[in-house]
Amino acid sequence: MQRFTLESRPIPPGLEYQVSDRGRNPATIQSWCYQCPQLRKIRYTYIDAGASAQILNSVIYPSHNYELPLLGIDFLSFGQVKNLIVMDFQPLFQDEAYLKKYIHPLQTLHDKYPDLAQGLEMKFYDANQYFSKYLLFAKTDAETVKTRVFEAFKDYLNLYWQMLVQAKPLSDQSDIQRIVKAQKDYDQYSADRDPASGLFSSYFGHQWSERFLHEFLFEDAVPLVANAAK
Ligand SMILES: C=CC1=C(C)/C(=C/c2[nH]c(/C=C3N=C(/C=C4\NC(=O)C(C)=C4C=C)C(C)=C\3CCC(=O)O)c(CCC(=O)O)c2C)NC1=O
Repeated sequence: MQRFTLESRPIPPGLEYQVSDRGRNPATIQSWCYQCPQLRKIRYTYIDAGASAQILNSVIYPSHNYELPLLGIDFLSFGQVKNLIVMDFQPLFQDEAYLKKYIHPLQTLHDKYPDLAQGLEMKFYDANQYFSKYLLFAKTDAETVKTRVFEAFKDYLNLYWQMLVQAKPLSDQSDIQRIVKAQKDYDQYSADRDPASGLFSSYFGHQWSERFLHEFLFEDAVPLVANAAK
């Protein structure tokens, strides 16, 4: 808010807030979404299911005239014991030149948080697509969450702002179209593999979950059923 001229970006009716009483504890899911000239979609979702689950999920999409990675955040805590921390500059491309420019600057930060960079194996996603080798990915204890995660979050966010300030906007239409497609591909990939859809469904029902996934979280993805029908 201090750094950018943010305005609200609309969230489709019924998706910004939902309450569930299906689980062991009542659960709420709430989302916020903003935009500014440099960042076309800044979204945050908070799931509060009391002691059962505390989740913060966020993605920042740069405007299409910036080739910058997306900033992806997924902090999950289940039953106060299983704490999963994921934070990354999510690359749109994997070629050497791109990685050198946008991912290599992360290395110092990554090396500063060895306790959060555990090199865990991914089950849902392909670690070589839309993730960088300097992601923070850890299963950790509550103490580390309190003492280390907020520091790491601030560091990653600050570097992201710095990178954005230094970035040169694209002006060539074909370069911009390449970013449009890459961000859309990211939405498709993420919607197809989202590990949270089961969790959303169990709390808020299948129909609501599908809407949330395709009309808010990854709105530029085409639902699998629509793809299959083609
Ligand atoms: C509100 C939306 C939303 C929620 C609540 C969500 C939750 C979510 N993310 C998960 C894993 C994960 N989540 C991520 C990473 C990300 N995930 C992201 O949405 C982003 C932006 C990143 C990037 C940093 C990774 C890497 C895993 C582990 C998945 C794997 O093992 O393949 C899991 C599985 C946890 C488990 O192993 O039991 C859930 C339930 N994902 C969502 O999209």
